[in-house]
Amino acid sequence: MNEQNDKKYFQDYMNENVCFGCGIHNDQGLHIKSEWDGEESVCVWESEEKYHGWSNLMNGGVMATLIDCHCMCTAMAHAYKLEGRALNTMPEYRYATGTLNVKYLKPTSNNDPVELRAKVTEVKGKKTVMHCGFYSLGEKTAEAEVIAIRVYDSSQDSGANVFKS
Ligand SMILES: CCCCCCCCCCCCCCCC(=O)SCCNC(=O)CCNC(=O)[C@H](O)C(C)(C)COP(=O)(O)OP(=O)(O)OC[C@H]1O[C@@H](n2cnc3c(N)ncnc32)[C@H](O)[C@@H]1OP(=O)(O)O
Repeated sequence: MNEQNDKKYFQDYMNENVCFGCGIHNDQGLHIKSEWDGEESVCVWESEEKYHGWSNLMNGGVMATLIDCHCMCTAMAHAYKLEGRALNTMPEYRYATGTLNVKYLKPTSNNDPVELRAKVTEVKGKKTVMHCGFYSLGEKTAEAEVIAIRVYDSSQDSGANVFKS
């Protein structure tokens, strides 16, 4: 949680989340923070030297992880939004990646903040389809089509579910 101004991000409502990209309970994680900007969700993230691929360029797998986690958290937030309820309300929904298709357009600086902007393009049953743009220094350096599948719904919790924690 951001202690400076008490602002809360999607990830602050994902209790028990140890995910490498978006978990607030992973000491070694990337700790992305996502929020709404109108119909789009936005994530601004600053890299560290250890996440480079080529010297001074961001590693493509790290970029994919950022996109993946930003979009899974977006799918969750969007589902709550569709139901007209806040992120701290029940039931809890969680999403896993079904498909992540990243197109790398230009080299991405590892020394400057990046911005991810995702938009939901389709919701059908358990499936949420999103487009995500990845920007560095004002230029789009990657884009992705992402499909999230709802894998946990606390209102239908029957116990055995590998996605439960
Ligand atoms: C108490 C709570 C504590 C929680 C506290 C922690 C919170 C924690 C949050 C962590 C957030 C991590 C965010 C990081 C993101 C990952 O790292 S997730 C890890 C990587 N992904 C995986 O491991 C998923 C592995 N795959 C699977 O488990 C299953 O294949 C899936 C994806 C869940 C799909 O399950 P399924 O039963 O086959 O789905 P099914 O009902 O048949 O299909 C539903 C729809 O989805 C479509 N679909 C199925 N699979 C796919 C696919 N792969 N691609 C595209 N579409 C698909 C189907 O065609 C169908 O579409 P329609 O016919 O309705 O149009």
